[in-house]
Amino acid sequence: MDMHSLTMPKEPAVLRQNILDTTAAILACGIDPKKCFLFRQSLVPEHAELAWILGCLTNVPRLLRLPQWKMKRASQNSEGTVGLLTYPVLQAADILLYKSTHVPVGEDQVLHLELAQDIAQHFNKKYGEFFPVPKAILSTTKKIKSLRDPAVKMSKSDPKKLATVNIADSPDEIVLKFRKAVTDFTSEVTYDPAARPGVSNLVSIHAAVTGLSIKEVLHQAAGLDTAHYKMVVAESVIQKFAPIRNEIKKLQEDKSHLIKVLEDGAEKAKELAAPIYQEIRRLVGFQ
Ligand SMILES: Nc1ncnc2c1ncn2[C@@H]1O[C@H](COP(=O)(O)OC(=O)[C@@H](N)Cc2c[nH]c3ccccc23)[C@@H](O)[C@H]1O
Repeated sequence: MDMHSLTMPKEPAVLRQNILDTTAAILACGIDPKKCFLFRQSLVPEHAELAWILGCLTNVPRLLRLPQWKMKRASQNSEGTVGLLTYPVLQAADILLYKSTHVPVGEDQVLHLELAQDIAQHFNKKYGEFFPVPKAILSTTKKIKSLRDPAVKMSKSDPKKLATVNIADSPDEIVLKFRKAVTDFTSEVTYDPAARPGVSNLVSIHAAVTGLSIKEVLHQAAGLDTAHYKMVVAESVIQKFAPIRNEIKKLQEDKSHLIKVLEDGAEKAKELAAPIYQEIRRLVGFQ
């Protein structure tokens, strides 16, 4: 999502490198470009073109109410750019351009998905039934919390260095982040997200990386105090990420392979998007 990424200011060289690193990370996690289309948003210009059409169906107050606008605008310490405000409309275009029916997202994206649903319905009402109304698919790990403040989500853009575990972090960094994770004054390990958000977040992460249920994980944690349990969770995260981290390093060495994956993906995405976008052009009266 390189176009979305531009809403937070970046040096061109940094963006260029981020694109390759993200591609390497996605591939290393097991996304198989033979089974899916992995591509760069800006290589399929229909995303931006559809976003314009959808933006003409979206009320400004609806966008001003979205929490992401309020939060990111505040963190940018500025009045906020047009790109940041209309970011969710571009996201709706990403979804609707392929007539998507289901979108796997975390809980933080549910409001953005509701906007995409409203836009699809608005379009259908104005121009005739065309877009399916997309549904969110939430995983069991729908909201991992910050390790520094379990009241907020873990986020890649969090300025607090110890709040977020990155997939390419070294084992030492992972241990440090979990050791410093904010919990509470009860030493027993229990799962109660409302009353004990910090320790419950550790339990969720443990379950996510081991593939065990919350009940199984709690069984394993029986008798441990939170300080020891933090190290158990850190170890399970290290185990899960180690092969991914190695694969990322390997993939990063072959820049031309990464570029080729993205270009091939864009070709396939364009084939899928072009006829749908042509039909949209006809429906709105461009043709
Ligand atoms: N702490 C967390 N716990 C659980 N899930 C989380 C957590 N943080 C992030 N996620 C989910 O990860 C995906 C990518 O997050 P992004 O913030 O990059 O996600 C974003 O910034 C989007 N605007 C990217 C995007 C662009 N176009 C789209 C079209 C459909 C879906 C998504 C997009 C998301 O599913 C997000 O919900």
